[in-house]
Amino acid sequence: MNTHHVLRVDGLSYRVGDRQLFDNLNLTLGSGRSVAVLGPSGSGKSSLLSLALGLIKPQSGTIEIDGRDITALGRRELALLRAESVGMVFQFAELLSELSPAENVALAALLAGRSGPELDAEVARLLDELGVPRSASVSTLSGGERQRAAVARALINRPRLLLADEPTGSLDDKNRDLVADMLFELPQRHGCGLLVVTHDGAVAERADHVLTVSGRDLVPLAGSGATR
Ligand SMILES: Nc1ncnc2c1ncn2[C@@H]1O[C@H](COP(=O)(O)OP(=O)(O)OP(=O)(O)O)[C@@H](O)[C@H]1O
Repeated sequence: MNTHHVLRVDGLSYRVGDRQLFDNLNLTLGSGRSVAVLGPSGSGKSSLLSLALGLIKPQSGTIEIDGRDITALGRRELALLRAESVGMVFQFAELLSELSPAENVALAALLAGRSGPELDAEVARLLDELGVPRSASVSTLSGGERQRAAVARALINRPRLLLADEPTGSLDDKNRDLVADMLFELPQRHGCGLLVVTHDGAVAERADHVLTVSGRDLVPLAGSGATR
């Protein structure tokens, strides 16, 4: 099947200080598909996400999001592409505690220039779908509910690409499983591509493809049957 690539990394080399983190790395991710990148602390997983967000620039190679090479974009174009096409979930939900879950989600849409009753309805639908109380104070939410609210915030602008950095890292095993199950259903349900970086093999194994950071490259996890 010739799926459209929402993320395509070609010949990426990235060096920080005197450390070469990646050398000629290649990665593709289609819409409706998921990839997990598994690696120990310090292997470069967060750097890979920062590269995909355009927050840092590689020394060479290209990073295409929805067909556009972000290494060639200026700051404003990049910010626009990020707002329109990329959703991000962090390890610690990073919600604004003064706002309700609904307000946290709506804020992401407001920043992308959207507003009005249709937005309110979409926020409510998304929070209901993900099982998050809409108007409770964020400070009263459980860890799992917070992460689900953070996922709703990442999805509200209907991103082509969803990135997640240790999205279950702050949860106990039960909530880890609930949030991971929900996360890996999203590519099919919402038609986006999902890239998760994690050190947790039990989370990574839910992905269509599991890659590990090996040396300066990504390789399919031995025994996972995954291919690039
Ligand atoms: N700006 C920087 N300056 C110097 N070293 C850096 C910088 N950014 C990252 N590094 C180094 O690059 C390596 C990879 O860091 P990165 O945060 O990407 O790893 P990680 O796999 O996400 O680790 P963790 O799971 O602990 O978050 C680490 O050794 C880190 O110290």
